[in-house]
Amino acid sequence: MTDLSRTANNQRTSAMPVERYRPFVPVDVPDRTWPTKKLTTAPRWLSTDLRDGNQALIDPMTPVRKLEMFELLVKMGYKEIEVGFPSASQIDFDFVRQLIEQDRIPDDVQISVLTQAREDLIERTVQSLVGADRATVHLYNATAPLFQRVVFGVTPDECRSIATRGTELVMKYAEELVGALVGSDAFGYQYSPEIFTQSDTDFALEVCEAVSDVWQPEAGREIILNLPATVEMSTPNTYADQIEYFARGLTRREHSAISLHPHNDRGTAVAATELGLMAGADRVEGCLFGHGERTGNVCLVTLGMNLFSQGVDPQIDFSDIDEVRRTVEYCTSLPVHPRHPYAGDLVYTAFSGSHQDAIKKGLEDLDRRAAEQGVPVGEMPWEAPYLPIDPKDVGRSYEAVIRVNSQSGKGGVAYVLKAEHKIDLPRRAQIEFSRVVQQRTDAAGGEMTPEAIWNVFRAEYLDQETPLRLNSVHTSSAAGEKDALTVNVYVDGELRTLEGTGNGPIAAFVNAINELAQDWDVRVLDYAEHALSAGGDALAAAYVECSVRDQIFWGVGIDANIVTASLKAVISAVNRA
Ligand SMILES: CC(=O)SCCNC(=O)CCNC(=O)[C@H](O)C(C)(C)COP(=O)(O)OP(=O)(O)OC[C@H]1O[C@@H](n2cnc3c(N)ncnc32)[C@H](O)[C@@H]1OP(=O)(O)O
Ligand SMILES: CC(C)C(=O)C(=O)O
Ligand SMILES: [Mg+2]
Repeated sequence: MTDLSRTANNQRTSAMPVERYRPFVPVDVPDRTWPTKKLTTAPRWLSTDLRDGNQALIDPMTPVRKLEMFELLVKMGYKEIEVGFPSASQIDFDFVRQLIEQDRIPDDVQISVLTQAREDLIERTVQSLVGADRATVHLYNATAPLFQRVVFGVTPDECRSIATRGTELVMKYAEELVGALVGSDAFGYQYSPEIFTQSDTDFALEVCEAVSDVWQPEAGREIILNLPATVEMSTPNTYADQIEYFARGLTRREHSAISLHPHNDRGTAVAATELGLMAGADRVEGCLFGHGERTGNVCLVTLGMNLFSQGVDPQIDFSDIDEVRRTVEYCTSLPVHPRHPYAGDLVYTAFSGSHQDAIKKGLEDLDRRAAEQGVPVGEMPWEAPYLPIDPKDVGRSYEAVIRVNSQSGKGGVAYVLKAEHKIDLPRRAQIEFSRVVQQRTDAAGGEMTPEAIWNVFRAEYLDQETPLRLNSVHTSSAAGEKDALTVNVYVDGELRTLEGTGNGPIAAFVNAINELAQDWDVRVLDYAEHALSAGGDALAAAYVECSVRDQIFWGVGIDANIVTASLKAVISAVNRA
């Protein structure tokens, strides 16, 4: 029998106080339908970078930075933008006023503002919207038992009343202060049972129904019911179950937008959002690069790009992702992680040899198939090993895709030479040169830049001048005869004239060299050449695999004349030997 004991779990019980924690109890939805649903269209997006994102910054954004963030969001295509918590501070209030008074809100963009369900705050919040062409007021109160008991000291009935009374007050102050907007979609209303994930789902639904009873949604007067994972509590499927359960129980569904507002406490906000959308939600709130309270709001960049990578238009423009990243880093004073999906510095970069090899082959395959089909490579359906999207589609270039360090192999080194210098090394030459590079990276550690790789390549193959350096070449051949060759070569610095004949100029040259020094015993094993550039003054590269004193060496020659390039390649191999 097979002895499994060596593969069994031999981990030890940790010393952590695990007994202090209890598993999350999910809502029971045995006939859930979301697992088989597919995401085929973009949801409505709301960016809360200027509110949830901003309230969680070490240094909240200055008005100048807020404006820059707002303009970025508009440019990217967000049509719903939560611009602040106007009752929280004069800065937030003034920013909303600035947007309105300076007419900075495009006609198709709906700003929204958040408030607690407190009368003075509601009045101030609606006050901030005077003069707006369209806007949404977003009211919240926590519905979780812990918050009812500890934070508010209320019963469930009183908790529901906070929400309904708050809604009435929003309507009252809206009538009084921005009456012209009321009664149309220009004045939107959003309610959030904060801490939805820790609330009893039936109770959250009951409060939302009571709020809807007050607001009376109908055609042209929707209500947004936003169901926040204020704190992410469990695996993403439990959030999806809560959303499906809520959506099934909701009356007036056709006039209600179900919105998700996931935070990332367990690191699964993106997954929870995607499953929540499959479970029937219409709308998503989040922040660029996952800024926001504690571990952040769900990342809108990842969500949008995940759709894009499946052939679903996110309806948001990520085509210059570095510009988006730079602006957000400037506005928030927080760096984006180098491994952030889609936008991190390193996410389209392969260091390891087998990845580089596969990517190089994949890109060459795409180029070849595009040429065969006569279409630009940018129009080919994307398919490349290890790269879920084409970096060029988000404004990244291939130059940075493959970077070389001690983990790299021949594919990466060859890719850099080809991409940067059009040197297309034959396979065995790639193996030889990558060993040379590996010796350097092993010795020096760290990354080897394309410039450093080129310098090593030059020193190894192109710049060695002893014992041989080519000075001039003269060949002659007549039909049916062997090639005759006369070359002037510096041999250890002394100019000599060598003569040889053979089947072709390379063979003639090798014969001449073997005359010069018989113990070198030079033999040519393989040969390849290609043009390096087009046009009259084009350069050619020649690669020669030689046996010299029974050891194998590759040589490389570059010249405008292909015969001269080949002879230089032979000399390169001999000099390396
Ligand atoms: C999950 C979220 O992200 S929710 C959004 C959170 N964002 C923010 O809070 C940022 C902006 N907020 C602020 O700057 C401040 O809270 C202010 C200026 C709005 C209000 O400040 P203060 O009046 O000092 O009150 P404070 O913030 O301490 O609020 C606590 C009080 O509000 C009550 N409260 C809290 N949330 C709500 C709510 N949603 N609805 C009604 N009352 C609420 C609390 O029960 C507490 O009441 P108590 O003083 O009677 O015990
Ligand atoms: C105000 C609400 C929507 C919120 O930010 C949260 O619950 O996380
Ligand atoms: Mg939040």
